[in-house]
Amino acid sequence: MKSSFVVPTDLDPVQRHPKAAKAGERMRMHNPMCFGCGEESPNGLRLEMFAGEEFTVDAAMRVQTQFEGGPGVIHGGVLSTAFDDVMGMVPLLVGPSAVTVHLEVDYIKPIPVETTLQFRASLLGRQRRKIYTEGIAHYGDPTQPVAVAHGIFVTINAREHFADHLENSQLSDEYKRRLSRP
Ligand SMILES: CCCCCCCCCCCCCCCC(=O)SCCNC(=O)CCNC(=O)[C@H](O)C(C)(C)COP(=O)(O)OP(=O)(O)OC[C@H]1O[C@@H](n2cnc3c(N)ncnc32)[C@H](O)[C@@H]1OP(=O)(O)O
Repeated sequence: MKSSFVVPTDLDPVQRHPKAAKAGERMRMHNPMCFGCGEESPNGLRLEMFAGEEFTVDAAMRVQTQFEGGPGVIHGGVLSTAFDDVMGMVPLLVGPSAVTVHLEVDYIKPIPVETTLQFRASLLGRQRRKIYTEGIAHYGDPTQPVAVAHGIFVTINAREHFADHLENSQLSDEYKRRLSRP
């Protein structure tokens, strides 16, 4: 498996954010309506994320039959979505929210439906607002990844970033009010 993803060498120092979840704790979902992890998303993946040691995040996903792409195997876009969401939680271990600017996935083996995929996302480094991450998925044997992803997330001021889009969200009015407060 070859990846052309490049992490700069002149990285900034990182520290775990004092308010970040501790190893083993479930991480707070960033948005209840998120397709990846939101508990209120009607048809979402509903991934549960757990903070790991150092700068890692773990999650599991049952590959449901409706996730099929090729006959009997997962759709690549569903897998990419799961990676995006699990890797998107890594920035929260070190600082403010961040959004994806770049995501690439290496698909190594077909992934049958009705298996349970285990994900681990890790911090590769931070440079200014850019957070470099890696995600690994396997089912069964952690030494045999079936897919590997790399992504760059850029930190944002969430209130400002989403201000013009809140009215389109399915979030409750109470939630929207909280988010739009200065
Ligand atoms: C209830 C709700 C609560 C809210 C809670 C918040 C939730 C928080 C979300 C968590 C969610 C997680 C899981 C889902 C994750 C998604 O799915 S996010 C959705 C998909 N992503 C997006 O929509 C992002 C769209 N892009 C943007 O809005 C803008 O590009 C950004 C991210 C605001 C950056 O724009 P900017 O502020 O003008 O910054 P810019 O100078 O362009 O870039 C900053 C740095 O990034 C670099 N960069 C930018 N783009 C790229 C690229 N494609 N490749 C490489 N480098 C890049 C720049 O070169 C620059 O680097 P340096 O100059 O520091 O070396």
